[in-house]
Amino acid sequence: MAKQTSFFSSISRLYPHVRPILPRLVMGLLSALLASVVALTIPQVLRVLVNESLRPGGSADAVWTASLVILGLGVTEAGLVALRRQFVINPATTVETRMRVSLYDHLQDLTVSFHDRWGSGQLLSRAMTDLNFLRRWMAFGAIMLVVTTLTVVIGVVVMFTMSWQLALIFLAAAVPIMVYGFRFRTRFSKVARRSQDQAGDLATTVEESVHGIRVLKAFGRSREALENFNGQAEELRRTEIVKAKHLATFSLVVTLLPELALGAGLVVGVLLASTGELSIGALVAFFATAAVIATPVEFSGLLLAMALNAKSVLDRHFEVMDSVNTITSPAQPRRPAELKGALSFNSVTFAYEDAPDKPIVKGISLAVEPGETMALVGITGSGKSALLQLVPRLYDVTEGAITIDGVDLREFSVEELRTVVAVAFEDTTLFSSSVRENVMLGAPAGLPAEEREASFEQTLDVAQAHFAYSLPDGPDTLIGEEGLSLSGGQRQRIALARAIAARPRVLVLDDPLSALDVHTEERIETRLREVLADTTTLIVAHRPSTVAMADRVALLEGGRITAVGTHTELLAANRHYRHVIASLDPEPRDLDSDLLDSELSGLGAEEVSR
Ligand SMILES: Nc1ncnc2c1ncn2[C@@H]1O[C@H](COP(=O)(O)OP(=O)(O)OP(=O)(O)O)[C@@H](O)[C@H]1O
Repeated sequence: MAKQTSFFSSISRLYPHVRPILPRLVMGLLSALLASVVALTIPQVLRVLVNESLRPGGSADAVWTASLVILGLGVTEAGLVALRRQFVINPATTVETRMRVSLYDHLQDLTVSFHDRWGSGQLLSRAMTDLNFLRRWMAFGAIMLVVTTLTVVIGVVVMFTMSWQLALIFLAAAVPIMVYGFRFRTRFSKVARRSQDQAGDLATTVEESVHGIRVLKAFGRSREALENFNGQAEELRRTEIVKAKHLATFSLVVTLLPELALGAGLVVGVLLASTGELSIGALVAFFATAAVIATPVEFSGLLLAMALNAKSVLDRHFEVMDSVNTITSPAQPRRPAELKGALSFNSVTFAYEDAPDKPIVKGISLAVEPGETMALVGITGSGKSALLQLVPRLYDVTEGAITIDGVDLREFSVEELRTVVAVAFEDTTLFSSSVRENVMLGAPAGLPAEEREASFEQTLDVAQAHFAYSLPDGPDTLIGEEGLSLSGGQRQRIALARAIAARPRVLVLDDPLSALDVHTEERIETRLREVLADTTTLIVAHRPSTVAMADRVALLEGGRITAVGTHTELLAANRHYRHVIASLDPEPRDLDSDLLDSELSGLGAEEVSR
């Protein structure tokens, strides 16, 4: 998954995001740089102060002046550090938010195939922890890395002007630091990336177990889930320790070598001072300068580690941002002269990206007339859902074409296609908002309020979702994360209502009534026929009652359509069809809908909401 890129090519990709705030970042950098220059000036004043106080007959005024200048410089340095923070914090937060929004936007845009491949925790950690770290790096790490490097360079030059012999000793200590720094960079980059990926996997596990908490509890698997989580958390802990060890060793090297140089320098410095080659003031100033640059050198390990972390954060970010959405609108979208809803599959073959050699749908040709209800029947795994998902272009066909009123789906603008086609799946997803907002999610925009309300009421009626009025706040009741407080049958009816409210020309229903009892299903189908008389409907059916209500039925076997006809015709003529129908579920799978509807009216608000 991870592509190798150089440090600078990764970091340079931040530039378009940083460009708008560049002036403030530069101001922040200048403030920090100025603070360092001020810090480096202090030893020079110190030199005057020492030399003047040691000089026989030296003036007390000069000593006082030098002391006051040192105090003033100290205050200025503190002020400049505060100014740096002032300049960078706000813009860095802006960049973080913008990058987060563009990531979210891109995730919405990316194909279902992409989301099939990526764990939700990996995306979550990229959107949250990674970008949070990047902000801290922009506001502090990056600036301080530049300032530190410049401070050290300027400091070494100043040291050379004072005593080239002593400066050489310090420069000699820099060579092993640089060599070790190079090795540190390679090792730390790898482990930093590993820890970020492991944190993403851990987030996926948390997300999955919170999502599947009922299953885990019901099957008594909480302990196994905990052990699995513990294993992953332990793995991350080990990686973090490896990371910390690398950093600790590097920090030791960058602290120890300058200290050794300092000791050696002190001996040589005292010798030089005793021979009169170096004044005492210059000696003091030299070591004060060495002390000023010692702090940035000690921090260089941490700053380098932050930079390497930032690099892998950016690599991870752009892995997602570089993934292209292959399901896009053409440059010149087409639409049918008149939208009737004739749906036609022409030699359609489809294979998932991760199994390109194993087509799930094979050479299917099928024409569904405008307003017709076509049921898809087949044993489990025969490709019914796969076929349906091609209609709203959740996936694109691998070969052949699907048309609506003669226009290839790929010629429509994607936005328009998804107003023409609406879907409801067996596995419903509801959002954390009110029933009303969930239902009206796909409704045509710009409807006048009254018409919108009428459409909402009619939709609830068609989907037999009257229970919404009995909820504590009626249809404005918040239905919680993924509507968990609703029963399976209720959730399905909300999802069906959402598809109907979109007023589509083509309605694609992937067994959305499976959790309902036969009577409710029958009522829904009757109402659907009345209200959506002109709507072409393609429905996966798992019950004879659903099949019987369709105008025609297409039989799928191993990804191919082997027969098309009315239910009666196929029953009479096709053995496999009889076999499939006999194996379909004749009984309601879940009687909760009727029971709950009647119970709800008599229940209090608390019982309903949980
Ligand atoms: N993302 C995927 N990558 C590869 N294969 C997949 C993917 N999703 C589904 N499949 C496979 O595609 C095949 C057809 O699945 P599909 O859900 O279309 O069958 P179905 O007829 O709707 O079954 P059911 O009646 O049980 O819902 C199955 O073998 C399934 O394992």
